Amino acid sequence: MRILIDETQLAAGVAKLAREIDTRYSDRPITVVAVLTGSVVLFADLIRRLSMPQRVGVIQASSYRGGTQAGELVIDAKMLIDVKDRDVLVVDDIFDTGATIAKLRDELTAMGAASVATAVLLRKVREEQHSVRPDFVAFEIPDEFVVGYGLDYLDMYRNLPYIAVLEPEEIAATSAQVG
Ligand SMILES: O=P(O)(O)OC[C@H]1O[C@H](OP(=O)(O)OP(=O)(O)O)[C@H](O)[C@@H]1O
Ligand code: HPA
Repeated sequence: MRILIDETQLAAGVAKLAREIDTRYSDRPITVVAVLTGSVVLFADLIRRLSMPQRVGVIQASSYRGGTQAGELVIDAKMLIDVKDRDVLVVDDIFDTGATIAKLRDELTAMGAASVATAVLLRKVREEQHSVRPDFVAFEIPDEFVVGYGLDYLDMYRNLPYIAVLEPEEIAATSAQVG
């Protein structure tokens, strides 16, 4: 595994993200929504650094079941708190194809949110990507499959305290072990 962003760099990136979000909203209350499952580690670190009053909710979005390529995107909002007329900030770990963020923006807008902004730890720089862009990004990364700090392969590696590139042979070995 090749470490791409270490713990110290991650802490600095999350602090930068929080400063930018604080600057944007100032003291305005927001409803901050974690995109399950990948955002949980970032979310816990980020919300404790934000200064405005916050309501906290969760929504599930899943499309990489069992692989490194996106499949059908399924959104489950059963556990989400009311977002009508609220300023919503969606927090996710990574913007890859952008499909997840694009669909969540549309769905939360359709639910009557007053505004929807999006914050991600990582934005992959790749050819094919949704034109909708996240409002806040901590790091841009190359087009490689990464794990750690919430990001998984087959639900493994979310606990790693850094972001690492999972090499093709490690992807194969993990599949053989847990797949
Ligand atoms: O920009 P995209 O190509 O849509 O990819 C980004 C999404 O993919 C991952 O979720 P995943 O579907 O793997 O579910 P998980 O959070 O449960 O791991 C990640 O957490 C983002 O939500
Ligand atoms: O690079 C990635 N790693 C883990 N999960 C992901 N979901 C989209 N891209 C990625």
